Amino acid sequence: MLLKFTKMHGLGNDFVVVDAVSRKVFFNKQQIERLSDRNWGIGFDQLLVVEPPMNPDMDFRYRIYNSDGSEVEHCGNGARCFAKFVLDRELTNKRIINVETKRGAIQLRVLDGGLVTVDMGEPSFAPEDLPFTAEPCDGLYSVMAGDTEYFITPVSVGNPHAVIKVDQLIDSEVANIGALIECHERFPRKVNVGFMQVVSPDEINLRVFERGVGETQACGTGACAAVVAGIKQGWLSPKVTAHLRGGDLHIEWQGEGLPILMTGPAEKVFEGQIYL
Ligand SMILES: N[C@@H](CCC[C@H](N)C(=O)O)C(=O)O
Repeated sequence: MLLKFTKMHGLGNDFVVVDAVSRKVFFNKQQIERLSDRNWGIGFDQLLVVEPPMNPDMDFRYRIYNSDGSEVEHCGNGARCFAKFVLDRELTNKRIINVETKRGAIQLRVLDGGLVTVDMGEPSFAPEDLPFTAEPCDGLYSVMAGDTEYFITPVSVGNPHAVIKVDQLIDSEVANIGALIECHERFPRKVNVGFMQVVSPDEINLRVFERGVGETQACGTGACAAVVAGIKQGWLSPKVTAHLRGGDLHIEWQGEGLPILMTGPAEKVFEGQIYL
């Protein structure tokens, strides 16, 4: 079958986006792994599949797959690219778009100038929501990675994150400790690992080792998780600019019971077709 796709990115976190509204399309794990390969396929961090909604009150459903073929609950950069995709393809003309995801309903707002604000929903710090094997506590949780003890804040923003505050961002630490914690036995569904350097109460530098992918240029849910972890621990204020390798995201969280708002860009790179 000949598959039409659009290659997009949000701050260098890259996606293949497929219209499964106009025509049904299904992918198996092997197909996703092959398409995601940067030598043997198209290459992407996540595959986004745009489908009709199951609930008639919603505008679309969209499914998200990591490059290793695993289906995930939520993707911040992907949500912004999804909004640009459905507008560019004229699948909708709405600028406030309600979408079903595995995480639940989310709302996307396309701003003048093309930036997109995503209502990412409420975060949870409860270990069982990631899941993370630990007794609840108010402070930081200790996790051993190799011989070294790390102190993490567990955060679910629909998908699971472990946020580590560091003094410096070191390539080898992001790669090696990221990989160890991603697959740590205390995270039975694995975890995204964020390394956050606090620059000031309203600015962080962040690198994220993503579950099912490895380090990416940017991670939208990772930025949300890092900022809410920093606010909970008293290091950050409610509006923060997160500097990621691929650029900046603006994150706002006014506290318990309220949703996180994430604002950033979405870009189309090219369109193509490939045999599945
Ligand atoms: N890049 C994404 C997150 C994608 C899912 C993640 N790798 C997971 O497995 O939970 C983002 O921008 O949020």
